[in-house]
Amino acid sequence: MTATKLDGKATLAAILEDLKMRVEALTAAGRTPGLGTVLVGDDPGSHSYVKAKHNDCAKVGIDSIRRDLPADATQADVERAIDELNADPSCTGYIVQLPLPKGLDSGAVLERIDPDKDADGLHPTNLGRLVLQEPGPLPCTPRGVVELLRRYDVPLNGAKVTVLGRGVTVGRPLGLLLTLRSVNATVTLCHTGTKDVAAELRAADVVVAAAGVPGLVTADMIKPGAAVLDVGITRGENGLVGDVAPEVAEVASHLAPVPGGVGPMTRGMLLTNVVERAERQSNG
Ligand SMILES: Nc1nc(=O)c2c([nH]1)NC[C@@H]1CN(c3ccc(C(=O)N[C@@H](CCC(=O)O)C(=O)O)cc3)C=[N+]21
Repeated sequence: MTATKLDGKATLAAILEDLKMRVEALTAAGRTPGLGTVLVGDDPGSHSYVKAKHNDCAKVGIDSIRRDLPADATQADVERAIDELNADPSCTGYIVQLPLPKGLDSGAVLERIDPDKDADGLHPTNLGRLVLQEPGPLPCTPRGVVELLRRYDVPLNGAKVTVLGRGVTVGRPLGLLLTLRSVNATVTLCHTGTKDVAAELRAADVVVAAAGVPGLVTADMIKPGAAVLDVGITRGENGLVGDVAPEVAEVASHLAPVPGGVGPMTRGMLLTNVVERAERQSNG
């Protein structure tokens, strides 16, 4: 492997160390942050993510508020949990773990979250703020991608970035984030309608793969020396598999692998959002 590993696990540990001090200061002021999670159903993947998030909270001193609902919960049940978290002063910020079981309207659920408690940055108001370049909580995975590149000094100003996938949690908001004046990348967003994905990837200085198709990105599609971040997660028989084939490490300058790359950064940015919410709420 020639590529430098973009080590999200080690970076998460550093982020948690930093957050611990900020949480201590908030706690000293009587304002311990609290992260809420709403988890519906019994998908094992969702359970393990939510568990990891609460473990991270324990490490930095953030209070955990869990609302676990059964798989047959109704829209009204989920909305009641949202209303309770909106009203709960101990809950600084919270997330509704996605995807929700079939039959539930996730758009209506996300819209019901108090935008000031939106730890995921996925409320329409906060996505609108991102479009308008106004301050607000940023979506965790896109923020994690940009933060990981920043910490490894991979330049984004003027860089050509090709993003594979236009999903609401990764591709679409990542395109918006990368094109903020403060980041200043030039973005190509590829999707199922893209004519020649390989050509778009080959032109890129930075590739972010968030398609959810195992092994989709191969070494011949990568410009030698480009940075590659794998955000695809598919649960296979032998554990997690990303969108990026392993041999990409031979041509890329930097590689964020699955696991150990962007996934842990997503958790780091979630907790960062919660601490920032608490700091803002303290400052009135
Ligand atoms: N409202 C909402 N917000 C989310 O942020 C959200 C969500 N719903 N639904 C599902 C996706 C997925 N996601 C991940 C978080 C951490 C890892 C992570 O930490 N992965 C580790 C290990 C994972 C493992 O071993 O299972 C790694 O890549 O090294 C992965 C994926 C957040 N998501």
